[in-house]
Amino acid sequence: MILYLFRSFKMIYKIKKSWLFFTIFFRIANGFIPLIELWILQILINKVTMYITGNNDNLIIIVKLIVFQFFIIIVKSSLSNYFNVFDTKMEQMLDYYLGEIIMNKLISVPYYYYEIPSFYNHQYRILNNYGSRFLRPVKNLVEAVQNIISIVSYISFLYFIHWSLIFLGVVVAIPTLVIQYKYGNKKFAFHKDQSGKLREANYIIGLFGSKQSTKEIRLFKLRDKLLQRWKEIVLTNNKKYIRILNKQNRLSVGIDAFSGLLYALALVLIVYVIKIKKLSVGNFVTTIQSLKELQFSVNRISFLVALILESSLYIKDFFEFIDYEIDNKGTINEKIQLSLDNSRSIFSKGISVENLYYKYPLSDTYTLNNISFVIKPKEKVAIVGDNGSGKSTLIKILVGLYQPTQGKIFFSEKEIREIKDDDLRKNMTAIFQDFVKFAYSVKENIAFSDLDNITNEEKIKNVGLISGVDKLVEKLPKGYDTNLGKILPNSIDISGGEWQKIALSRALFKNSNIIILDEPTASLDPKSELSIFNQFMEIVKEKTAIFISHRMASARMADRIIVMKQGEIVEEGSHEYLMKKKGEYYNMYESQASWYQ
Ligand SMILES: Nc1ncnc2c1ncn2[C@@H]1O[C@H](COP(=O)(O)OP(=O)(O)OP(=O)(O)O)[C@@H](O)[C@H]1O
Repeated sequence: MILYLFRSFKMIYKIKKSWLFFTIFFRIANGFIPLIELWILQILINKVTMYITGNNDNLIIIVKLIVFQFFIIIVKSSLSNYFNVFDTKMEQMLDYYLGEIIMNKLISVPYYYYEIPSFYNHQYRILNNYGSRFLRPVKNLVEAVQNIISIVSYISFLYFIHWSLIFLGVVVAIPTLVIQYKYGNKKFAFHKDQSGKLREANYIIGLFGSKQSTKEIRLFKLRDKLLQRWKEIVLTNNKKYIRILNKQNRLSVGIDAFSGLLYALALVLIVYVIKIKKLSVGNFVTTIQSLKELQFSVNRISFLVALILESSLYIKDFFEFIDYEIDNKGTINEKIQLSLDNSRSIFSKGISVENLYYKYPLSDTYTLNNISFVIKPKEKVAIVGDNGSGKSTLIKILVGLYQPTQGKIFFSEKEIREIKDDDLRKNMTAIFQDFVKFAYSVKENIAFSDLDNITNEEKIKNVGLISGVDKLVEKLPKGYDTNLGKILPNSIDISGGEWQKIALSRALFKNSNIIILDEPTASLDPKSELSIFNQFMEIVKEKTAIFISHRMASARMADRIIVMKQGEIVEEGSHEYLMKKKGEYYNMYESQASWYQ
């Protein structure tokens, strides 16, 4: 835990050295102020007593002391306000810096992490106020040092009055430390335990707030059901947390009573000592004040130590997230990265899949079983099959998102595990059925597949012409620059089929050797589908194309059709061959034939 704390300090130092220096220097300097105040108070009381009893009539010194006290109030207030802004600035910087680290991490963990609910819980936990959580231990530590300085001064002052006062002032810290530490741990465990539930509550809020889901919630009258679920989670969570707080607070009241008892004992002792030693009223007041301050500071330190230990649990959680493995195939190492032409050569001899098996994490059964096939360069291959037969999973493995559980995939002679993701994707493009609808312009939605060409308007328009996006763009107020979706102001929402044409354009925009389309035309009307497919076949003449389709009229255009069933390849061959075979493909084709007659 201490190691993680040290790592967080190093990180803060790296981001802004000056904050660390200033915060240590000024907060420690700030620690001397109560002592100076106490010292002035003592002189003031003695001077005032002398003035009242007629032993001294010098009012100037009293006024000077009052002015000095006023000056200290101003210094204290300025320092605390300055620290507020300074700390907020630092928190903002940390949020920014750590936010970037988290986003980089999210994009570089192996893709299969997104199959694991505990990964989402972890994300949810660390995304909450990480900046302030990072600064807290540093601030707490400095404040603890600041308190130690005050404690040393109070102890040396009280020692001259009576040594036992020190004991009475210090002993109160032990129960505070034990209880705060215990409850710090309990709160963290609660926080960790509840992150899954709270994520569900947030998910429900998201369902209510999203245009897409709210329509079904309204239509199916799901409001009460989902609201009830949300209420249960939130209320149970609140109740459990308050139960922990109540227990902690009851114990805190016990600690306060204990320190009150010690204080009363000390008062008796002070009165006795003052009488024996014949000390002044000023001494009496400052002794009581010192004792109070000592108790407070000692208590505060144990509270701060417990807080530091508690914060370190959150910081450890953060670093455990940051330490997740990264997809090492995706590591960018400029020196050995292949050039575009060299990476093209990976695809020059086609793709060969050998005895491929795949099992999803947390799943007991294999989704893909003993899959083997070869795709020659420039070949057009359609993959067809029932829902859930494993088509999309196979595609995700081919583009390197999932690693095969067993078996091998070769691009030319290179096994997929030896190829960097960057090289693999440089010359391969894929659009999935759940493609992203970016809330940006049409232009960006198309050119996001090849950012180097994002300003190439001509290329964007050419692609738009093929996919039919040009017709949509004519209707849009700012043409290709119109923002789509509902996030940005002045955006326009478009139909499912129009979105699909845009996604298809994105795939076509990238100049890649291999193009993979997972149900690219599912939302298109049959006329658009056939026309787009005809043009698509023309454009990809010089490329290798793999596409999944439930429409047999599209599939038949491929050179070869792979038929999948329950994670296995059951048939393979040209349309003519499979029709003659009168097997699975024949049945699927025949059942759809009437659509096209
Ligand atoms: N993330 C996942 N975790 C566990 N199992 C999954 C996951 N995704 C898919 N599966 C399972 O793997 C099987 C194959 O799914 P896949 O999406 O590859 O099928 P598909 O052939 O593309 O189906 P469709 O035609 O409906 O798109 C399904 O039975 C599904 O339940």
